[in-house]
Amino acid sequence: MTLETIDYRATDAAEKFVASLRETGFGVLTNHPIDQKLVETIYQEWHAFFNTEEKRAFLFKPETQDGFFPAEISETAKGHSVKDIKEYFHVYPWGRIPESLKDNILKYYNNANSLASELLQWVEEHSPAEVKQKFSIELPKMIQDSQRTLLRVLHYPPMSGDEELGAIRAAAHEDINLLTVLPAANEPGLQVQLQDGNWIDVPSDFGNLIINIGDMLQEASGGYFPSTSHRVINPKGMDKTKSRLSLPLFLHPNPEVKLSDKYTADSYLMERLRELGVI
Ligand SMILES: O=C(O)CCC(=O)C(=O)O
Ligand SMILES: [Fe+2]
Repeated sequence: MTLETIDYRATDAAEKFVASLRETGFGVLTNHPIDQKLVETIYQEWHAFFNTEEKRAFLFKPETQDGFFPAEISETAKGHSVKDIKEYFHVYPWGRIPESLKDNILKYYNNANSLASELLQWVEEHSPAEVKQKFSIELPKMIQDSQRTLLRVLHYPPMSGDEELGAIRAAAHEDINLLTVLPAANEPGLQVQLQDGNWIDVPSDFGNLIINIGDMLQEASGGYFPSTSHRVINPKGMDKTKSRLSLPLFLHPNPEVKLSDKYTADSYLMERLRELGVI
């Protein structure tokens, strides 16, 4: 089985997209309105930034979670013991951002958020009535003007050969948020796990836009939309010498939004962050 790439401008795009999300937790769009040149420029300028020591001046603050997360303290996925091979920077419009990188990254943040609202509308419209009635408010409203939506600029450095045994770029995990919107990275490696347990490559032709379901949408839909495991595998051969950049936007509802009888967005996030040991 492979993941189908869906033409954003096709008349049946919304229907196909939501069917793909339901079946695999992922949807891949081509011909979408995100400016590919802007994404390329962001990859280039942030790659340069990660290669300077200036990044250390932006070390993240545990209370606010904005800023630079070095490889030494990088995430360990839930249920794993070895750290991922990556460093990253958390961009929030209210957070610290290097002055010279601000314009492009905030332009991208806004554009990707607009598209995300439209995609949530697609999900809303193509959810069966019994699922739709579980949503406390319409899905696009959940993220409207949210200060919690997070843009993560990820840098997976070239492989040095002395990585910890068993470490990979991103160990298998599920995202916590509602939906994740991710332009294809500059290098392959992203894989999703199917229901039968097999891993398949997510089509990552440069220019594709990849969307996946997070745990909050799974919770809000009573499990109708599955939050599926994904990972980023290590490169082989000549590709080992290359950096990989990627740019996931994690859509987080406003904190007071009711996800289910059990959780608000805030109580859900806090429970997960406590489990991960980051708060
Ligand atoms: O780098 C990628 O392609 C995916 C990253 C990811 O899954 C994450 O940061 O949650
Ligand atoms: Fe992820």
